[in-house]
Amino acid sequence: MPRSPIRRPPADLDLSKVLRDIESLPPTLTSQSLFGNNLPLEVEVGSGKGLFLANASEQTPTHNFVGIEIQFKCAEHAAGRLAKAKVGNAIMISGNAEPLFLERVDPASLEAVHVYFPDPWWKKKHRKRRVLNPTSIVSYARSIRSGGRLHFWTDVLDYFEDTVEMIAELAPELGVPIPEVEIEADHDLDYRTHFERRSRKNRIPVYRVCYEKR
Ligand SMILES: C[S@@+](CC[C@H](N)C(=O)[O-])C[C@H]1O[C@@H](n2cnc3c(N)ncnc32)[C@H](O)[C@@H]1O
Repeated sequence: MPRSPIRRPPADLDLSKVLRDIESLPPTLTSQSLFGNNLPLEVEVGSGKGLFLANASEQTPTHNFVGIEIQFKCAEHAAGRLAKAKVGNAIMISGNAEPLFLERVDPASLEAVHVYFPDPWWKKKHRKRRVLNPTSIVSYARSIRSGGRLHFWTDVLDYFEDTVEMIAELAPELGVPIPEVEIEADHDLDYRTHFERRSRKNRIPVYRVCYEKR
């Protein structure tokens, strides 16, 4: 299915507080180092156009949110959404999530990790490029505090099944997969992410799961 083009935010919109590049990051990513407070920290990997981050940061002002997005154009677009919403508890990082988790996220420091509709990489030889792969699963599980959550949604059944199997094998501390239910949309942007909206509008099934770390 074709992807809609990514629009650049207006040139006069100030993104300086909501868009960070890797070079400008502190050595360890925490609420204190990024937001100057100690609120629980939730991280989304692969934020795309940033709908989840904008909605979640507005709905849960008692938590901080960080989106990590490897494509600069998407990170900039998502940051534009945050700047327009004037939320103070969410930022976008433009960069690759995998080394950031390995090098800059302390064990048991996160309230939640969110992965929504990661690129499928259909061919077997390309599977290692998936955002949820054996290395990242271990490092995301390690980063979540006891009682914290990993959310994973996709419309690719094969990705869903492979990942659930890998988590059971590599990160048993995440416990059993808890299904998440579909919620009826109240308006045109009342979806978890843009890709969830796209799948549901095209009547493509979505597979949703949450884990709570023991
Ligand atoms: C299919 S899109 C889904 C976007 C969004 N989560 C949604 O559901 O609308 C997957 C996104 O993950 C991003 N991505 C892929 N690998 C990444 C990585 N290693 N670190 C951060 N972002 C990544 C891609 O650039 C893309 O924007």
